[in-house]
Formats: sequence, C-alpha cells, structure tokens
Amino acid sequence: MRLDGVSYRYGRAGRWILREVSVDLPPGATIVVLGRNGAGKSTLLQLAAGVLKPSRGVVSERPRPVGWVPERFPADQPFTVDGYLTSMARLHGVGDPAAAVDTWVERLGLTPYRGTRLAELSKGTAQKVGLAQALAPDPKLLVLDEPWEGLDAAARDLVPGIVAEIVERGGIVLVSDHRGETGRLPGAITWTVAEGTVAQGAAADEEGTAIIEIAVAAGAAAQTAAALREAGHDVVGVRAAAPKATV
Ligand SMILES: Nc1ncnc2c1ncn2[C@@H]1O[C@H](COP(=O)(O)OP(=O)(O)OP(=O)(O)O)[C@@H](O)[C@H]1O
Repeated sequence: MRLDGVSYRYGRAGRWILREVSVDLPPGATIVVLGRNGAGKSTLLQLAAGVLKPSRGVVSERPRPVGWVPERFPADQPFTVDGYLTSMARLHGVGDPAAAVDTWVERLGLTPYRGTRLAELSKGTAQKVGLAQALAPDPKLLVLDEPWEGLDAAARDLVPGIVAEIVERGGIVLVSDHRGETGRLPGAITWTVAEGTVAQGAAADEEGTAIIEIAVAAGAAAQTAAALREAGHDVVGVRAAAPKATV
C-alpha cells in the first residue's frame, strides 16, 4: 500500500494538516505513528483507513477489509453489544457473522456484556467493542488510533498478539501513539508526524546518529528488535532480506 503526495486540510479554507506525504506501507509491516498532540496522527490514520479522502494525492493498493478503531468509540448508539457487532460483521460481508462475533467477544472478555446497550458500557469496555468490530472481518489493514489510551490493561496486553497475527498473515497494522509506547509492538517501524510531514524513525535528535543495518535469522527478528529497543536504540525498520546473490 502507498500514499503518494497526500495532502489534507479540513475544509477548503483550512490550513494544511499534512503536506505531500509519500510513504510505503509494505505487507507484513507494523507501523507506529508518533507525534505531538495535534500533529496530524489521527488525520494520517484516517486517510490510510479510507475514513478521510485526501484533499490532494492518492492512496493506492489499500488491502481489504480494513479494520478501523477510532480513538473514541462512538457508544451513543441504540444497540446491544451483540446486536451492534453482528450487524457490523454483516455489513462487512463476514461469511459467518455469529461465529466471528463469538470469537472476538470471548477473546476480548466481552461475554458478560453481550446483552448490554452500548451507551451503558464503561469507556474501556466500549473501546473493546470498537476493537472487536474492527477485528471480526479479519482485516488485512488494521488501523488503531491510540489503543494504549482507550483500552483497559487486560485488552492492552492482548493487542501485541493480535497485531502479530495480522502481520504474520501479510496484513498491515498502523498504530498511533502519542506517548511513544512503541516497545509494546516488537518489530514495528516508527514514523513521526510533525509540521505536516511524515518522517521515518522516532523524533529523537537525529544529529550525530548512525544507521546500522544488521541481518538476523527471520525467526529472531522480533526478539532482536525488542532487545535493541530495550537497550535504548531506535529500530527504524525490519524487513525480509532478499535472497542472497552468489559471489
Ligand atoms: N474535524 C476537524 N476539523 C477541523 N480541524 C480538525 C479536525 N480534526 C482535527 N483537526 C485539526 O487537525 C490537526 C491534527 O489533528 P489530529 O487529530 O490528526 O492530530 P493528532 O496528532 O492525532 O492529535 P492527538 O494526539 O491529540 O489525537 C489539529 O490541529 C486538529 O485541531
């Protein structure tokens, strides 16, 4: 998937929030989007998810289905958890909506709330319904806006495993994170949104930094990336190596 020269402003007279953003989202990538409050992370995520259309530029090869979890789940809707999730799964064309809903209700600990109306849920539980709604169609692109903020601790702990399952199947996961809790997602590429642009890597003072490329066994990639992060390094990217040329 690719964003090509994507610019965005809210309304014709609005200021440009993003300017000429060109980025690749390779299959199997986890991308964590960093940036200060108001930098444009949510806007970028919504453009990637297709919730917003670029004012200029093109988004191409977006994998489908798309799972979109907004920063705040809009719980002011007259449905029960079960009713809402089943309708959403149907809308997304899920083959067996009941089975998909059962799976995610159980996995996210929503079983006691199946008959509860959305408006009566706590914020954390409502956020889990938002996550279940995005996961039920088995998304090839999952976009999570600030998942560490809205979700309760138990659900937060489930997120890295869920993300890993999607990227292992070649899906793409895009996560915004204004607190920089990137360490929770091993092997993630980081982008930083600032001043309308998107740069690769964390916004550490880049002066005097060096990029070291290392090759490790594919199975050890996530663990190595986590260990490097633990040691305080910024892991800029993890990719599959091309087959070796004979020398
Ligand atoms: N619907 C809207 N109409 C007008 N301006 C908006 C709208 N949504 C966001 N903005 C503005 O666009 C800018 C970028 O907002 P965005 O929500 O993308 O930032 P963010 O990096 O996700 O911030 P946060 O971490 O606070 O969610 C902000 O200045 C914000 O005020």
